[in-house]
Amino acid sequence: MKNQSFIKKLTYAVDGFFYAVKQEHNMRRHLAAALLAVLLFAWLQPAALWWALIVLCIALVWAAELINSALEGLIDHLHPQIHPQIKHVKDMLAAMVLVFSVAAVIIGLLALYSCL
Ligand SMILES: Nc1ncnc2c1ncn2[C@@H]1O[C@H](COP(=O)(O)OP(=O)(O)OP(=O)(O)O)[C@@H](O)[C@H]1O
Repeated sequence: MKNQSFIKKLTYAVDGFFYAVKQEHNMRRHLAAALLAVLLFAWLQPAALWWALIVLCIALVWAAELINSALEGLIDHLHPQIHPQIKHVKDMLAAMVLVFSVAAVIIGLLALYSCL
């Protein structure tokens, strides 16, 4: 599986993204929220720096959700039983997504304020 072409590796990454969108309803929620934000800011036309921050926020929330989904999937595969430590690990993964989402909402509101 080593030394495969860049195109092949890109295909794996795109497959991973669409698998997460298909399997995870939270990923679809983040996708819908990002689409709404892009449409709103395309209409409001904030400065280029705000666009950079908005794109960064969208990428960070998606990346956090992908990490969360990948690790949850791995954990459930390796240890399907209920365990208090797994609860803590999954809760911390959920907290990671929450931290990025709250930051994204705050930056979105500031970008909105900058357009007024
Ligand atoms: N094996 C387990 N042992 C203990 N607690 C668990 C276990 N699996 C899940 N939990 C608890 O349930 C919560 C939700 O876990 P789940 O795997 O359903 O994640 P989710 O991403 O919220 O689910 P979904 O994406 O299906 O809505 C976790 O944050 C954790 O508190």
